[in-house]
Amino acid sequence: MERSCILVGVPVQAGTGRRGCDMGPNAYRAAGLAEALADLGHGVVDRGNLAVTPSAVPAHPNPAIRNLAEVAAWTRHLADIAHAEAAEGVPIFLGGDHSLSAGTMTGLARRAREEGRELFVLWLDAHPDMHTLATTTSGNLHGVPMAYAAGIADFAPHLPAPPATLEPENVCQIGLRSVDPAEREALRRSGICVHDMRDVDEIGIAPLVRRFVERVVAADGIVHVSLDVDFLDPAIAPGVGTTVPGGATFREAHLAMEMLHDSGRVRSLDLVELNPFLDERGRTATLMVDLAASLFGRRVLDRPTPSF
Ligand SMILES: NC(=[NH2+])NCCC[C@H](N)C(=O)O
Ligand SMILES: [Mn+2]
Ligand SMILES: [Mn+2]
Repeated sequence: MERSCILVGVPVQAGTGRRGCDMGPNAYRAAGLAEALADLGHGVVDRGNLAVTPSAVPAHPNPAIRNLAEVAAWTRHLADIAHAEAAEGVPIFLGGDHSLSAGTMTGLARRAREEGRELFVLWLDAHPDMHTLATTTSGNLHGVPMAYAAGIADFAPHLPAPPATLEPENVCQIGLRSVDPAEREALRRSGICVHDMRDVDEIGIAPLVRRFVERVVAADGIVHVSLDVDFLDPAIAPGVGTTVPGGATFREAHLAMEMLHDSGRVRSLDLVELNPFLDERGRTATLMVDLAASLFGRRVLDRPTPSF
C-alpha cells in the first residue's frame, strides 16, 4: 500500500514582518490541494490546522528579534508532529511562514535517525534562512530555520534544543538570490551545498536536481522538500511578503518537481511563505498546488521512470 498524504495546516506568521501567512493553509485547501493529490491516486488525510500556546522563554540580547516565544512554541510542537506523522504517511506542511521548518526538519531528522535512514533536504528558496539569533538584523525568525536545523549555532535556551539535526552535506539549496553578509559566511563554513540563480542560469535546473538525486540514491536516503513561494519569480508568484526578482520560472519549478517525483525518494514537503492577502485571485496558491501535484506524480505524458 502506498503511503497517504497527510495535510497539516500550520498557520504561523510570527516569523515574518507582515500579516497574512496565517491564511496560507486555507488558501491551499481552497485551491484544491487535497483533490489534486486524490486525483493522482493518493490517499489524503487533512488534519486541519494546528495551534500552539506559547510560554515564556529567556529573552535574547538581540533587540531586533520578534515573537520568540511564539516561534519557540511552534518549533517544539512541529518537531513532535513531524516525527509522528512521518511514521504514518507523507506529511505536507501547509504554511505559514518558513520558521515552521525549524520544527518540521528537526522532527523529520529524528524520525529518519530512528529508522536508520539518511535524510536529505532540498531547499528551494530565494534566501538561505541561515541567520542565528545573534546575526538576524530584521529580527524575523523565518530567516533562521536552516541554521537551526543544521545545528549551525546553539539556539537554546531561546528555542528548544533540536531533537536531531540535519547533516549539512545532505542539504542542497537552489534558487538563492538574496543572501545577507552573515549568512554568506555561515553558508561557507557550513558545508551546505548551495546553488544561486546564476547556477540555475548557467548550468540549468535539471543537472542541479539530478546531481542532488544521485547523492540521495548513492546513500539510499530519503528526501524532504522545503518550498518557499519566493523561490518562484514574483511575476508568476506574487503572493509572498519577500519577493525577489529573478526567480525560478514556471517550467524550471515544475521540472524540478517532476524529477524529484521520478526519484521515488520524497517523503515530506513544506509549502511555506504563501501570503493570500498579497495574492492575486489565488494564482500563487494555485501554482503551489500544481507544483505539489507535479511532485506527487502529475505529468503531461506517461514516460518511463529514469533510473538515477
Ligand atoms: N523565509 C524567508 N522568506 N526569509 C526571508 C529572510 C530575509 C532576510 N534574510 C531576513 O533575515 O530578514
Ligand atoms: Mn525561506
Ligand atoms: Mn525566501
